[in-house]
Amino acid sequence: MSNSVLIVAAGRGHRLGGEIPKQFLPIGGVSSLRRSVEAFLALDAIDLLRVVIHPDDQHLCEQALAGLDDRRLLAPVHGGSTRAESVRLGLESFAGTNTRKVLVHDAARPFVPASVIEAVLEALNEAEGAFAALPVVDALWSAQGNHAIAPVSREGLWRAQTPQGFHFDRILAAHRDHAGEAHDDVAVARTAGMEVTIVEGAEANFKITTAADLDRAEAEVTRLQQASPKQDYQ
Ligand SMILES: Nc1ccn([C@@H]2O[C@H](COP(=O)(O)OP(=O)(O)OP(=O)(O)O)[C@@H](O)[C@H]2O)c(=O)n1
Ligand SMILES: C[C@](O)(CO)[C@H](O)COP(=O)(O)O
Repeated sequence: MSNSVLIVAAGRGHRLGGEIPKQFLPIGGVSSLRRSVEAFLALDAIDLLRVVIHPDDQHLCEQALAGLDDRRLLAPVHGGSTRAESVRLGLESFAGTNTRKVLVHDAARPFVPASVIEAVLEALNEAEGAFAALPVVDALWSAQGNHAIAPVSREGLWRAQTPQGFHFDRILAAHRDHAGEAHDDVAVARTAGMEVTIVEGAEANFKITTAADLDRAEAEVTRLQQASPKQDYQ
């Protein structure tokens, strides 16, 4: 039975803007998509990996993944106009394989640590779903415009990341039943009544959403190069 990975990369990156979708932009010379794919393929526990792309991005995807010679890397499939639709189409592409656990990861999270991926996989031995998240630590306020109104409890609040992992048959059925957009795949799973466990995410596993995140990503590459100068981050 396989552990399969879907890297969703069909978004348009409207909040960042620009001609080229953010997952294909170079960060220290290597795209976020390629960094995400390589992070999963570095693990022996991963059996299959598929990227979900926009139909217009076939060439960008080929460029981003050029030279990656790994039999576990399958041909990309096309996504949809919402993230939920892209995930569902990716999941459909694994029907007929012997996938038992599936991990869904944003191409826009290029620095996912191996320990986080392994923790999600491990949690799926006990739970139908598991995902990486970090607890909210800052004080929270509700506001109207920039006028503070009232404090809000941070108790029990988590910041969701990916990977989000699930027992394959259950999450495929949940996505087929789910109408419209979803907060994330945990929301789809919870709507279907699945039990979902939280495992500890990582600050480095941030999502590139805005221009400030791209700057942060460049800084992260510099930090990684300094921590491990022999590695080729280009
Ligand atoms: N229709 C979509 C929308 C999003 N994604 C993917 O889902 C991940 C997280 O989504 P987000 O950060 O919201 O990406 P975008 O939708 O591209 O960004 P924006 O909302 O700014 O347009 C990204 O890797 C993105 O490519 C996808 O595969 N298909
Ligand atoms: C799936 C996700 O990355 C979890 O944090 C997130 O939901 C992506 O979309 P968002 O629109 O940036 O919240």
